Amino acid sequence: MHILEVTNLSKKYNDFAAVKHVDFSVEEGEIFGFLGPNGAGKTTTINMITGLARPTSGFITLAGIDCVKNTKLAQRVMGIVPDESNLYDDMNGFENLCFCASLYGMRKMQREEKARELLLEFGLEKAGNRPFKAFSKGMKRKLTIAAGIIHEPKILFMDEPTTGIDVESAKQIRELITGLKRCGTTVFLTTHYIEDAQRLCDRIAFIVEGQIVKIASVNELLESSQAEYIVHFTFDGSAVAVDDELKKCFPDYDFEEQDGICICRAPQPFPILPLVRFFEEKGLSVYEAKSVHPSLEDVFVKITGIEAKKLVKEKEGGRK
Ligand SMILES: Nc1ncnc2c1ncn2[C@@H]1O[C@H](COP(=O)(O)OP(=O)(O)OP(=O)(O)O)[C@@H](O)[C@H]1O
Repeated sequence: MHILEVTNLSKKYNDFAAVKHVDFSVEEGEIFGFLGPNGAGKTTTINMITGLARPTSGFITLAGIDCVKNTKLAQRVMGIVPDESNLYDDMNGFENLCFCASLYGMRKMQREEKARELLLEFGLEKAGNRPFKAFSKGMKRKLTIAAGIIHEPKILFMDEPTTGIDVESAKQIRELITGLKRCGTTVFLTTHYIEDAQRLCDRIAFIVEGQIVKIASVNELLESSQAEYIVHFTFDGSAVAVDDELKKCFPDYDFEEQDGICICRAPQPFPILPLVRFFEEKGLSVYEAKSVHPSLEDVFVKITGIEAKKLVKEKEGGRK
């Protein structure tokens, strides 16, 4: 059953179309990923669904509620974890959670009990008395997630939940997200980490320049990539291997150069020796020719035409 339906959604900032006629739906209980490079329109889309930005046109229905006409009502069934935390620096962890719960009309006893429960569940019980500003980035992100689910929403929207934090905190947050799914919460997350999308999501929408270019389950995406054969050629020393001559000699293959590695793709298994000979005749000494299993990253590159490393960007912060 669909919990969220987005139809023909667009957003313009003056003449600039940030989101263009986007259609998708999210199934109840799934983790749905929105994957795209910088400026693709991920945050703008999430902001329109959560009522933080008004669509220029289109429809959004969440749990049967029209999000544009009944924003306040829709906000009661959703939780929001923005990329920049919206919690208060001078309140401690416990106070921040209780304050968020009060915004949803939860009674004092109920909100205090839930706040204590979440601090424990998120491993923040010792930090509960410290002001938010004294939290590490990872702890801040965890408390922001706890605040987003304190009212037990049907669906949780998370904008870049693992960006800018250390590896261990990112791992804990991935575990928290899968835990939410186990408890029946639907999760909608934006990310530019292909590995996170692969590990966490049931389905993924790829968004590029405001348009969705593909929506499929992770399994479908990976299956489609199995019909491709990839070999990475590494050379002794730096070398420019991909040129017009190479493409002319091997017209049935696709070539790409990445960090000095020549990547060759073909729809069938192919012999490596003719390529090695070709490179050596050009004076390039092949150090290694490695057959590579296609990954979600390869699928992304193929569908979008965007180099996967373009997704990883200045927002990185602590994560390496
Ligand atoms: N308030 C605004 N006014 C004008 N342009 C905007 C505004 N907000 C976003 N944009 C533009 O809309 C486009 C989409 O931005 P958005 O923040 O939705 O992208 P994103 O996919 O979330 O990118 P990132 O991963 O960098 O957060 C960008 O070109 C951005 O510059």
